Amino acid sequence: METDPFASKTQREKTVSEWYPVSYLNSESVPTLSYTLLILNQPIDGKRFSRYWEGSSFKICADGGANRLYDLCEKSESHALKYYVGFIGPHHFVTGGRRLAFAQLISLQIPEVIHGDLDSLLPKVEEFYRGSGSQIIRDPDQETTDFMKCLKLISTKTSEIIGCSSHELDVVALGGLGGRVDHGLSQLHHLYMASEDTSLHIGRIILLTPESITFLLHKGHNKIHTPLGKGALAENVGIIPVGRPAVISTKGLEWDVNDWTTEIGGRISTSNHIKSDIVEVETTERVVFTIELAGS
Ligand SMILES: Nc1ncnc2c1ncn2[C@@H]1O[C@H](COP(=O)(O)OP(=O)(O)OP(=O)(O)O)[C@@H](O)[C@H]1O
Ligand SMILES: Cc1ncc(C[n+]2csc(CCO)c2C)c(N)n1
Repeated sequence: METDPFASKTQREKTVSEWYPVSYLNSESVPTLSYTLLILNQPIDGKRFSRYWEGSSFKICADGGANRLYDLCEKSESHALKYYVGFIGPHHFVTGGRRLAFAQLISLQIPEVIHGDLDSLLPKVEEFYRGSGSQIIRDPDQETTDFMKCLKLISTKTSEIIGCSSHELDVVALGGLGGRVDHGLSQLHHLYMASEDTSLHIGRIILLTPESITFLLHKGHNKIHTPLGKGALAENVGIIPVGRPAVISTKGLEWDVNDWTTEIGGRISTSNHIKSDIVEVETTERVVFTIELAGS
């Protein structure tokens, strides 16, 4: 008789972490999770961007991420920016011949904050967003990345963003794990750091590129809701023990494993396939979980 790897765990280990990746990707998805959108200095997926923007409660650009947002808005045909003819006073503009208050320009996609060492933020972009009401906060420290600086800032603003301090907002990092390898590995490092840092008041961190959605599974039992039929996710997944070796058991994948030691330099599961609307992963250590996005 086959043993059920999920059946014989202690009560503590049985606490289930539920994950709803589609809820960050698809506005019709339930539950709808509110999050902070952190825009990194990486190409923006224009196709899905408005969903990410509208789904978020707070928007922050990491330094040159603001240049990417500005470029996207400038390029967007439907964007009100093309009617923008001038800044005529604090938080007021003339667009399409009308004088509008800032609040009326919400569709201009103005981030609440731009933060970092600001060595990448272009002067014209800084001027535009400053005039549009964004808070621009420079921290010249050269020991931490702008990604980490932004996580810390989000943490300090949690109660301001959601109106209470007992709750934590997830962070969706747009461009996370795209581009330069040192930046990508640094982001994974910060995922591990942040998940153990009790002084950091943020929820889960989700790294998003046009190709993949990636997050750090908790120790214990994880249920990842993976409805391929919703059209947001594709079948490929990877489970990567970046921090340290782990022993994992899975359900719902084409190549399920049972009490399987996984380790960088040993065995890891990549190019595995989702075969169920819920994938379960039992793990002795935190592991990176990454899912391919549909249409990537
Ligand atoms: N080429 C890249 N590849 C991947 N991620 C990037 C790249 N450039 C920037 N990022 C991400 O966007 C954030 C903001 O980028 P920024 O414009 O400040 O570039 P940077 O000066 O290289 O970053 P940092 O100051 O953090 O070293 C970075 O902290 C990083 O997470
Ligand atoms: C051992 C060591 N390696 C690299 C850096 C440089 N550094 C780390 S994070 C960062 C980005 C700042 O925005 C820079 C330049 C350092 N300080 N110490």
